[in-house]
Amino acid sequence: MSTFRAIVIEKNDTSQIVGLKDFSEADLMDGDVTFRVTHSTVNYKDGLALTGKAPVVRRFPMIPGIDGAGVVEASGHPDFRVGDQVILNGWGTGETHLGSYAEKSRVKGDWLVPLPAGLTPAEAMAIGTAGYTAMLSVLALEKHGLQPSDGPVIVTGAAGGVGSVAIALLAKAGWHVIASTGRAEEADYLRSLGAAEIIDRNELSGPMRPLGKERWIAGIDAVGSHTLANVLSMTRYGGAVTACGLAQGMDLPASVAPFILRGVSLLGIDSVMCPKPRRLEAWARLATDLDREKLGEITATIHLEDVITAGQDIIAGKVRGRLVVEIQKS
Ligand SMILES: CCC(=O)SCCNC(=O)CCNC(=O)[C@H](O)C(C)(C)COP(=O)(O)OP(=O)(O)OC[C@H]1O[C@@H](n2cnc3c(N)ncnc32)[C@H](O)[C@@H]1OP(=O)(O)O
Ligand SMILES: NC(=O)c1ccc[n+]([C@@H]2O[C@H](COP(=O)([O-])OP(=O)(O)OC[C@H]3O[C@@H](n4cnc5c(N)ncnc54)[C@H](O)[C@@H]3O)[C@@H](O)[C@H]2O)c1
Repeated sequence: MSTFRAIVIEKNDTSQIVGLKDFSEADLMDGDVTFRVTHSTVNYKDGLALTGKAPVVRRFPMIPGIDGAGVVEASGHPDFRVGDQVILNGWGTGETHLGSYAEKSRVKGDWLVPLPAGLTPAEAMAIGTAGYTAMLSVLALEKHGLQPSDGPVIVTGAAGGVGSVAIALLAKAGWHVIASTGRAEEADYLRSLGAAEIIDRNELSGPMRPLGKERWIAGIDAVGSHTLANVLSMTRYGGAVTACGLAQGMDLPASVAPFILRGVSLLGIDSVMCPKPRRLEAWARLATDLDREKLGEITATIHLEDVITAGQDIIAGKVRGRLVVEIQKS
């Protein structure tokens, strides 16, 4: 019987067990496209799944990995043919459907996006869900009508994956970017991405005042909890803040004051079930707007053997920028 290498999470009565093993092709789940996964990446959510820190995995055994890129091997879907290069983000892969830390994946063709022209599979995974979520966040601010001439934008969790890509995109578009980080040693890195100001995350991590001094017109928040509450309380009249993350916590100990006294908007961002037209828009913008040199600077490459440790590192806040997992040759 044919097998392929995969990271597999299994569960016993008390805990989960994660390992690299041979997985039977016969155990792949239903789908009309099978592709050779050449690259994946490690997002915060992958760290949650690999460590079991949050109940991300909803089926066992599970192959984690919410992002994959590769080459179609078999297709019953009208949009995809053998040899096409594709990318996959979310749709429950690594949660309810077998994910991409594997040499092979079978999914619904409707979930796949053609690799955008000008991007390599490795670059697409350097972007990954984190970068595509950063782009969804920028699009949400734009759709709200905000532009660089309106004032500064704050990015929290700045040295992480969402934060790093968001800074690069916003700076290129002409925004004055304020980066909030707990890693003072990454100041040069953040400036190289385009941050104009850097603030210590401690300024935002404690209990908030209902309204604070107005400091920015827009925000991209990957942190949640007190940090998001503080970002909202310091947002200028008519501004907007996107919320995509929970690195500090899933709670939101906030006040309604910014909403009812300053007309501030809180814009929720979901990458997992995001409809396909918006995904295509985000990927097209990433292919044109994201500086490849900066993308290279924020990216490190690892292999399938390193993924379990990388999952622990990202939850510990030790990963800077983005990690690409090189699984096999394109
Ligand atoms: C890339 C995207 C990201 O990085 S997001 C960050 C990673 N995600 C997480 O940390 C979420 C992990 N999940 C949790 O902590 C819990 O499921 C939370 C959301 C707190 C809810 O827990 P609890 O109150 O115990 O209820 P539950 O797990 O039974 O779920 C309640 C209903 O919600 C649903 N639900 C669960 N997870 C998801 C999800 N990821 N997307 C959409 N829906 C979800 C469950 O199916 C359940 O609904 P139903 O009752 O079955 O209709
Ligand atoms: N909504 C979505 O669809 C979606 C998509 C992608 C990511 N996310 C979420 O966005 C967040 C960032 O994801 P990522 O892949 O960029 O992760 P990451 O680990 O690369 O980045 C997280 C950043 O937050 C920082 N951080 C950790 N704890 C903190 C705290 N207590 N206070 C302030 N900062 C803290 C880390 O140092 C790191 O810089 C995660 O919570 C992830 O689940 C959500």
